[in-house]
Amino acid sequence: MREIRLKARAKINLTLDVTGKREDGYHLLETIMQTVALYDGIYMKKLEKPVIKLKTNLPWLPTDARNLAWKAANLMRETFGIKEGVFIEIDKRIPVAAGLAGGSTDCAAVLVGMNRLFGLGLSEAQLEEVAGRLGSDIPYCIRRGTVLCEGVGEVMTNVAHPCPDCYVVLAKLPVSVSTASVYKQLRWQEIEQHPDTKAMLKAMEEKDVAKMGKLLSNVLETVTIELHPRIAKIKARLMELGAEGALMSGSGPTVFALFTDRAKARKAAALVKREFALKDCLATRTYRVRRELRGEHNNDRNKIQHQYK
Ligand SMILES: C[C@](O)(CO)[C@H](O)COP(=O)(O)OP(=O)(O)OC[C@H]1O[C@@H](n2ccc(N)nc2=O)[C@H](O)[C@@H]1O
Ligand SMILES: Nc1ncnc2c1ncn2[C@@H]1O[C@H](COP(=O)(O)OP(=O)(O)OP(=O)(O)O)[C@@H](O)[C@H]1O
Repeated sequence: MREIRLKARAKINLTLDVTGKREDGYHLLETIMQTVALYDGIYMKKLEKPVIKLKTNLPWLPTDARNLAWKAANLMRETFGIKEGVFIEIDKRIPVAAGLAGGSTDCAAVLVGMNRLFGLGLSEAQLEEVAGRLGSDIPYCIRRGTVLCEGVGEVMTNVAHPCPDCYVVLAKLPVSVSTASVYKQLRWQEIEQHPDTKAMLKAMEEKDVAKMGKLLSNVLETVTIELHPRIAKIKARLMELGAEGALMSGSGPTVFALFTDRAKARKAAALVKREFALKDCLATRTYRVRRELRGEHNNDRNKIQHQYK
């Protein structure tokens, strides 16, 4: 194989709880992550020269070692002794620094791409292990779908009854939020309202999007909404426009809203985009992965893999 095209998809957090803090300062999480259809296009081609060349459609995005996609290619070359080089082109469509794991998902796609281009034969579990060395959301971006993530995100359990298909409006305020500073400002021991993760899993099992909407909850909202109160206004407006629920994703500032009706979702996205003068506001949908048992025949859900496309 000389070249490959992949879709690096964005994620939202349907619930996000902080349950403690590690000695190194990282916060312990309990979060249900969900992939959405919105993606960055990734094109990769082998190069004879031993170099990593990166190109993107956003002129201000770094294309050197500061880019997570570059880091992914570099780590794979070093770890597996790959002599050839690689050209990577990213068609960036996921808003940057938005709480949608845009950089992490590009990174994950490049790990998958390197594995296939150079015929390394790594399993999904092995790729997740490599991914964990590059960032906390990256193992999830390899696995995708509806996943309960604990630890700092690396302890993953596939959800037995994944999120029912529905429409998702993503609305990003034109402000940048530093994930590190949000966690730093969070007084996690004083959190009063924790998400009900079990109830959310049950609502998904019942395919009840209305119930899911009511259970959306993210403890990081307390910090980011204080900094940017317009996040709360966008949430309220999306609810007025017929959303089943609305929440900030990750550390923000993107708000997502769940809809059961496609036309309503598209109309809400168009209105919110205009009313709040947003550059990034669009309607997408949840993305479902088809998992299949590969190798051992046992009931361990985490051994059930999917074909990353
Ligand atoms: C908010 C989430 O996106 C939820 O999915 C993730 O927890 C954040 O993942 P991320 O953007 O990949 O974050 P990283 O780049 O790993 O971390 C940025 C900084 O946030 C803080 N951080 C991050 C993750 C975590 N569980 N606890 C933390 O305290 C650390 O100071 C870290 O240096
Ligand atoms: N491939 C990439 N795409 C986007 N940003 C990247 C990439 N590589 C590195 N970055 C840097 O990472 C920073 C965070 O961008 P990213 O889009 O990953 O944030 P995010 O959506 O908030 O992620 P998360 O949800 O994991 O916190 C940006 O400021 C950007 O300079």
